Amino acid sequence: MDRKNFVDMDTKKEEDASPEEWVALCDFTGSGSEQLSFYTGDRLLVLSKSSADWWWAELQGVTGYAPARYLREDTADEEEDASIEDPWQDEEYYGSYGTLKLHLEMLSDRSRTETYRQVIVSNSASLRNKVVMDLGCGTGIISMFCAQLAKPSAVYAVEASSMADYTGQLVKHNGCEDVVTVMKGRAEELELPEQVDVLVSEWMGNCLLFEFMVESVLVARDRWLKDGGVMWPSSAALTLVPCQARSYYAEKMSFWERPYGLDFTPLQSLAQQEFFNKPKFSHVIELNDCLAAPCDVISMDMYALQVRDLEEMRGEFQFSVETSGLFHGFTAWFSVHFESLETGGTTIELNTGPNSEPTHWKQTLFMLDEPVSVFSGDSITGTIGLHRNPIWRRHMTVTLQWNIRGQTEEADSFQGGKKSFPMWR
Ligand SMILES: NC(=[NH2+])NCCC[C@H]1O[C@@H](n2cnc3c(N)ncnc32)[C@H](O)[C@@H]1O
Repeated sequence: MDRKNFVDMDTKKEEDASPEEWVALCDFTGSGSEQLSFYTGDRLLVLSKSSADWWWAELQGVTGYAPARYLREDTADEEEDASIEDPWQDEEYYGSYGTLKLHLEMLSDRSRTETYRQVIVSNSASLRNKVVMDLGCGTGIISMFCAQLAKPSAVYAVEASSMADYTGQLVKHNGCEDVVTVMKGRAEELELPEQVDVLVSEWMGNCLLFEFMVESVLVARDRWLKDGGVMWPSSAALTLVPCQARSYYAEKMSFWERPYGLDFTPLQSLAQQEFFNKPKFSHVIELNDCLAAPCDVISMDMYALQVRDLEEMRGEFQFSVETSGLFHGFTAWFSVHFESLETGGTTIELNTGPNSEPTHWKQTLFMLDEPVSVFSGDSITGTIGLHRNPIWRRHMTVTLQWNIRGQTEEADSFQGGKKSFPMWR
């Protein structure tokens, strides 16, 4: 009798379970031959739910892995099903900002908070009698800086979460109520009493755009900012660098080589999917992990940027490898700039990169499936694409495409790759 060396009831259930039909929530472009590509509305036959994130499925005769988060069950009543999803996940989003955890993290970030204070101080004279909107004011810290360090005629502190109830108390408790008016609600829906001279907001998410709060800032700009009014931040940039990540690779991948004297390498493909197929937020890159000089790959002018531009942001890069080493992946971070209210005044920068004071955003690491040895003089060229999720409006997928050209090799021989990283759906 061929004794099976295990009886896995799940697999048994799976073998018994008949394939189920699932519907694609939005387009997906698979990377590599193992992943399916499909369009919104495609009906996939799910053959096995091999892991939480990736299912083995069939579409028009082709089989491959599909990301489970892009699929929904094919329910009979799709209208009812469609109404269930809250594409902005506002309940969860504003719920999280109704508690102190995130506000404590942001207020504890001295680099972030002091930069906004410095912007107010260095523009205090020009802020006299100006009207300010603080979009997403949270605890109201920026609004109270305005009231305490300058003399604006009015500050409208807009906050959609229940934190707004406390913000009103904080404003009164700090003697700012004659200047600062707290308005509870989403900026897209509120009626301000007047147009504003300055729209200030701290909207930046991981990898600059995650959460897509920037959309709210652009909508408010178009509706409430006077002609000639000032946006703070005035511009933003996403910076990228090819890097080593030896300790992260050792922790998540090499670990399986010899744990307690056993060989667990069959788990390494699972480890690659589970740990390297999504970006690593809150990564701290050491300067000597950078394999080349970082470069800005995407720039945003907050006066010209349109909401429709947020669907697809693209950038190109050309790195010249300065130090030989292992190319484990790319690290990204952002910087934002605050122009002076006075013509010719100094621009202030908040930079979240490894050359600046640490911030709570830290950096974002994108791991390749496998590291590649690179040598001083090699070039790494390619593109980065930020594709906003058409269904989950606070999410995006970052797609990196790269070619490595050795200095010594013939022109036509190069190593390249392409990989997509969902954040998070
Ligand atoms: N830098 C970030 N990633 N997040 C920090 C700012 C987020 C704050 O803005 C609030 N907020 C976000 N979007 C909005 C909006 N459209 N209207 C009002 N408040 C908002 C949110 O509730 C939170 O208190």
